[in-house]
Order: sequence, then C-alpha cells, then structure tokens
Amino acid sequence: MTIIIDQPQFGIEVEENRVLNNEKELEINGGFIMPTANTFGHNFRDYEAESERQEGVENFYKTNHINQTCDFVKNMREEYRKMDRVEMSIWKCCELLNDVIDESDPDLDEPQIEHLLQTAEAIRKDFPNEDWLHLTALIHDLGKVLLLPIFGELPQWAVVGDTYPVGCAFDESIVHHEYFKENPDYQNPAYNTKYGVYKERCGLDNVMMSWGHDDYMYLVAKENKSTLPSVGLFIIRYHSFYALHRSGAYKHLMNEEDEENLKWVQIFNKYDLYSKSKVRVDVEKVKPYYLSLIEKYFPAKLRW
Ligand SMILES: O[C@H]1[C@H](O)[C@@H](O)[C@H](O)[C@@H](O)[C@H]1O
Ligand SMILES: [Fe+2]
Ligand SMILES: [Fe+2]
Repeated sequence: MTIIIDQPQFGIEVEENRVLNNEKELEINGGFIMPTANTFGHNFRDYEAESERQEGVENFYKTNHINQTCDFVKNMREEYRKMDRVEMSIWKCCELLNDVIDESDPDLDEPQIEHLLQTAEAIRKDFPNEDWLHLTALIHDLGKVLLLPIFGELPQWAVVGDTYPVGCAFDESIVHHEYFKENPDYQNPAYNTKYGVYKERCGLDNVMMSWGHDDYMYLVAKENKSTLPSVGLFIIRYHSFYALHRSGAYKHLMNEEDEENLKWVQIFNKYDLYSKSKVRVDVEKVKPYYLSLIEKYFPAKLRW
C-alpha cells in the first residue's frame, strides 16, 4: 500500500508529499527506511507515552538533572582526561558494549553493540564514499563503557541521556526540564542566566557540556590522536545535544565553524535515532570492513 503524507508527526525535516511504503515506514535519501514507531510501538523520543520504559526513563532524567552541576562536570573532565585506566583497541571496546544497556532510552533495550552496527550500516548505505562517517557512527556511543567496572562504573545519570550546557540557564526544550529545579546551579546567579559564564558566539568548544559518553569518547579520540576529520569528532561530541540539533536552543553560543558542523550532526541524527530496531546485523560479515577503517583512523591500541 502507498500512502502520501503532508505532515509527518515526528520532528525531522522531510520533504512534503513524500511516499510511504506502509503506515510504519518512511523512506529517505535513496534507501534508508525510517520507521515511524519504535520497538515498543510508540513514536520515537516520546517521553510522555505510557510504556514499559516510561517510568524508568523519567527517573533517570530526574537524577541526571539534579546531579549534573558545573563542579561535577569539571571534576569528571579532569579525572577522565588522564586516560590511565585501560589500554585496548576500538573493536575490543565495541565488544564490551555487549554488556551495556542504556536506561535513558525510551526507544531501545537491545545491547548497545547492535545499535552501533545498525547506525553505521544504515549511514553507509546512503553515504557509501564517506568512510569517516561510517566509523564515526560505529564509535559514537562507545563512551558508554563508563558504566563498566574497569572504566569506573559511573551511574547511568553520568553516562547516558541527552546532554546540555552547564554554567548557563537550562533551556526549556530539554527533556524533563522540570527536574532542574533541584539542581544547585539552578539557583546560582552566576550560572542561571542566558549566557551564564559564557560570551556570545564563544564557540561550543568553550562550553562545558553535561558529562557523559559523548564528551568522554571525544576526549578519547582526541587524546589518542585519531585522524578522523574534525567534523567526525564534533558529531561524537554533540550527538546527544538535542536541545541544539533538534530544538535550535543555545545557538547564541555557536561560532561559524559550529554552524557548519551542526549540519552533519543533523544528518547523523536521523541514522542514530531511526535505525533502532530489532533487525540484527551480521557482526562477523561486516567486521573486516570496520576493522580496516579503525586501522586507517586510529592507533592499534588506545588509552582509555
Ligand atoms: O537515551 C539516548 C541515548 O543515551 C543516546 O545514546 C544518546 O545519544 C541520546 O541523546 C539519549 O537520549
Ligand atoms: Fe549516544
Ligand atoms: Fe546512538
């Protein structure tokens, strides 16, 4: 059955009068099928929908919003910058994600390695020549290993979920914004204004983001001298910054380079979000390809 829609109900940019293959799927850019419902039958990123995951996800954001303060972020960055915990390859780290479940995610309860490969394979289909983008997709969530004992076993609220700047006012578009009221920075006049400790167009590089898997993986790639193009590192660092890439908040802190890079984050996000499904990727089949990319852009062993 073919259906024509004018107004898709989810918040990404799609052309008008796009053709749907059936009520559940939408095809974009030469091949990638975007489902309109997640594995639980709800819209993607619906934080209010009654589902088996709703309560857990809401509790997650409550603790996250109360505890992510400027001081906390400063300490974590300092601590994890040392990279003195483990030495291992990128692929080994992907395998470790087999044991990681993300409690912040209303759309997915699969082991995270599935998600990495699904994202990478989906983006590879539409951008066959951008090998840096395939690898970026493969590693974008690797920072979730922070949940594991050898990486310090951080609590979920310090690893996953959407990210946002600290040191200035929390924007209302952030998921479950109401819980920031209990964050000590919320009352602090140095931190609770539009600019807070930042200057207009100071560049995101100078903005401290809530601590989690994004900033950690960015630091790992940087400190280990990855040769990925800087836009790849930017995608890793800001892929959870939905207030910016989906809602357009905090644009006053971006510089020109950020604006260019943001376009790629928005492309990447479609694959990150809508590739979440129960469809399995054959790991052994695709592994040689990804190993060759890892070899091209990373040292054999990295410090974590
Ligand atoms: O729940 C998800 C998940 O943790 C993702 O890895 C992160 O990038 C998203 O921003 C978040 O909403
Ligand atoms: Fe992520
Ligand atoms: Fe992801």
